Amino acid sequence: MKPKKRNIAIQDTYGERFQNCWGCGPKNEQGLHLKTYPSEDGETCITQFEPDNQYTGGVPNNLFGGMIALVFDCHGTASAAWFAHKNKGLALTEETVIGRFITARLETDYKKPVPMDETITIRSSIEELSERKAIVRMKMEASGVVRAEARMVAVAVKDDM
Ligand SMILES: CCCCCCCCCCCCCCCC(=O)SCCNC(=O)CCNC(=O)[C@H](O)C(C)(C)COP(=O)(O)OP(=O)(O)OC[C@H]1O[C@@H](n2cnc3c(N)ncnc32)[C@H](O)[C@@H]1OP(=O)(O)O
Repeated sequence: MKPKKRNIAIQDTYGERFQNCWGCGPKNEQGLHLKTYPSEDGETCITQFEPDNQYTGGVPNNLFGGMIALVFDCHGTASAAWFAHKNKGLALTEETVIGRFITARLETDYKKPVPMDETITIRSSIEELSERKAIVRMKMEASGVVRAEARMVAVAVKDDM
């Protein structure tokens, strides 16, 4: 996977012990290093990547469904962390240490095959936010066509977990 880089990524602001995720942890040398970036108004988050050929689902040029869910998993939890951070009136800076969210539930609708020879874009928005729980909606697009959608229930990790 080749993640597209922008400014400050949410994953780069996770506390030290939360940076080892295989999908998006900056400290996991073998990992995919997916990155989630808030939009300028902070209302949505975006991640973009180009899949490597090894992640095919078997049909030539189609991305494996598990990888699609994986991208939603990493982008959704990072988005939840951002929306909770923003809801406290806080900004994102190089010094930010952002609270970590974990996936409690992930529903994925596979609508059309996801191609592997172009940039894939996933945008997220917040449906519901309370003190510990965030419900995040996501859409995965390629060539301007929605390929998959997801709804995630993410829960804030407590200090004693
Ligand atoms: C790795 C694991 C070890 C954790 C140690 C910490 C280390 C952190 C490492 C971070 C790494 C992150 C990695 C990135 C993303 C992954 O890949 S995460 C890996 C996959 N996810 C997991 O392994 C999570 C396993 N599940 C759990 O640990 C617990 O069930 C959870 C999710 C923490 C929730 O348990 P809890 O803290 O007791 O929460 P609880 O008070 O029951 O519920 C809070 C709210 O969430 C709702 N909720 C809870 N579960 C569900 C559900 N399944 N469906 C719908 N709603 C739900 C509740 O209804 C409640 O809602 P409200 O009443 O507030 O409206």
